[in-house]
Amino acid sequence: MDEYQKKTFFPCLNGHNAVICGQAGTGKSYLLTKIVDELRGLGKSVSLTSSTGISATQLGGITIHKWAGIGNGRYLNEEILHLIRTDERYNSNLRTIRNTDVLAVDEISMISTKVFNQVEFLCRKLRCTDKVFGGIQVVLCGDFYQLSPAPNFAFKLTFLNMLFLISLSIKSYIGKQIKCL
Ligand SMILES: Nc1ncnc2c1ncn2[C@@H]1O[C@H](COP(=O)(O)OP(=O)(O)OP(=O)(O)O)[C@@H](O)[C@H]1O
Repeated sequence: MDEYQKKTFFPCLNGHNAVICGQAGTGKSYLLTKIVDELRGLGKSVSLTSSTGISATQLGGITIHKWAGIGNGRYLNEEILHLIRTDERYNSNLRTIRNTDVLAVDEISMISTKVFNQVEFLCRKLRCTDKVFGGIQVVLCGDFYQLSPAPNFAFKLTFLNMLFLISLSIKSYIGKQIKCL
């Protein structure tokens, strides 16, 4: 790992939430998988997800939609919460959300605010706590300056202010710390 990657690698091992930013090819996904591998080696239950199927497959993970059980996102928050709590088809989602220590999400800039909010809401409610993401450590990764990110993309969320996040600004992003962090 280079010095920029190490700046986020070690805090993540110590339980910090993080946003890994950087342009294409700067090693964000590489770093994310290193963090995931290391945390798993430490005995943590780590979920590796991405916003798209292709990216998730490349990483050896699943989509964030599948992980949370939100499918194509057609349900309202309370509807999907009720389903996951009561419908046995969602048992594995319920178990996973309750047992996850760390949630890693790649290509975060392509996730809509609605989806991101819904995942956060479900984690909080299903883990029965007021903590953001239900207290799950989150490591987010993406290129927030790329062209045409999803509308209202997740990074604009005001509640990110409530998270204690560190940001890795890989290479060309050095000095461009994201304000809400
Ligand atoms: N520290 C490293 N040591 C060896 N190879 C690395 C390292 N960091 C990145 N790479 C390699 O550089 C290439 C680009 O890295 P990666 O795919 O992680 O970039 P990225 O920022 O996620 O790109 P994109 O935004 O396009 O998804 C990959 O082949 C990866 O294996």
